[in-house]
Amino acid sequence: MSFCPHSFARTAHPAVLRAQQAPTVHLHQIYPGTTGWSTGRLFMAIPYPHFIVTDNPTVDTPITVPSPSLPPLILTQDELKKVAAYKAVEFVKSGMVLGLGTGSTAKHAVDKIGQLLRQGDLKDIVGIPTSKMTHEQALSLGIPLSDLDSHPVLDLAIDGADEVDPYMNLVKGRGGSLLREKMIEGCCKKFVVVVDESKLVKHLGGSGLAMPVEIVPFCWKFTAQRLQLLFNEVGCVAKLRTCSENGQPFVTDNGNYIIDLYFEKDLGDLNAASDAILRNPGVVEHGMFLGMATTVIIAGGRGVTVKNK
Ligand SMILES: O=C[C@H](O)[C@H](O)[C@H](O)COP(=O)(O)O
Repeated sequence: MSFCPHSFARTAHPAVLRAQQAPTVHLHQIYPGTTGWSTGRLFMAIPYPHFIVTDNPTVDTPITVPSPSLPPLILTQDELKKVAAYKAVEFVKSGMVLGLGTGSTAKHAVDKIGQLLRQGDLKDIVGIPTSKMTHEQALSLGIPLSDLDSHPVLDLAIDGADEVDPYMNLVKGRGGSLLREKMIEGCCKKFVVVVDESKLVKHLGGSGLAMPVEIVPFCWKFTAQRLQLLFNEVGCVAKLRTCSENGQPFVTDNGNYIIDLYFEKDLGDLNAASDAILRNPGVVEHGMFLGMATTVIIAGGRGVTVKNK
């Protein structure tokens, strides 16, 4: 992935902005609670203390009765990302082939895996990085690396997401890594997604931020117009992603461009939208990850929620 500060803004959720302005309470403080986001699927709320202090964590964490009288714990967005990422690392076992995600949330998981390897708490891990950036990070941490050619089936991948809908569908790729992520995470027995609660949306595109589509550079305007026209009825705007410092097109790890789609209305049938996008010959892949996540871990002000498919 070429590194440049993107001109597309990753605006923080208002709740997060409020949290960032408030005095920070750190993770070691004891505070039980739950999040309120559930669709009736299997989910469990985990208080922070269990998660932070445990030395030998298991995935089967007991459900704790919430304390509604207590106000929510105030954590920064990055602390919430770390909480979710560390919880996901509890799924990692020695001997696994792991998909290593990309972005500010996945980075915490990769750091933690590196730390556990160094300490000898994990052994014989093989990492498959989803971007050049994660490749560099994992190398610097001494995580043994491989690729899909040598390991076409992975045990587990851990990655962040830009949006998560109530059915565990995702938007990914605001960091530009959607193609390698989709290739690698599509080959995993388990795909654990780690987010802070600002990523939860009622429907994909609902954050008002970009839904990325990776395209070939050849006649990119033509492809962008085709994509915008395709979703005319839901008020779609298609924009070429550029680097903020020089206005040049953002170039992915694969030498492609990104068209960011913004929607005014609900996209409706996501599988139909996916098929329609992929029917354009200039399109390489899009950032909707439909039905791929097997677990979503959400860190919020009141605790961690683990949703399983
Ligand atoms: O291309 C980037 C990836 O899809 C990221 O996993 C996604 O953008 C979430 O990133 P972050 O954890 O930094 O919000």
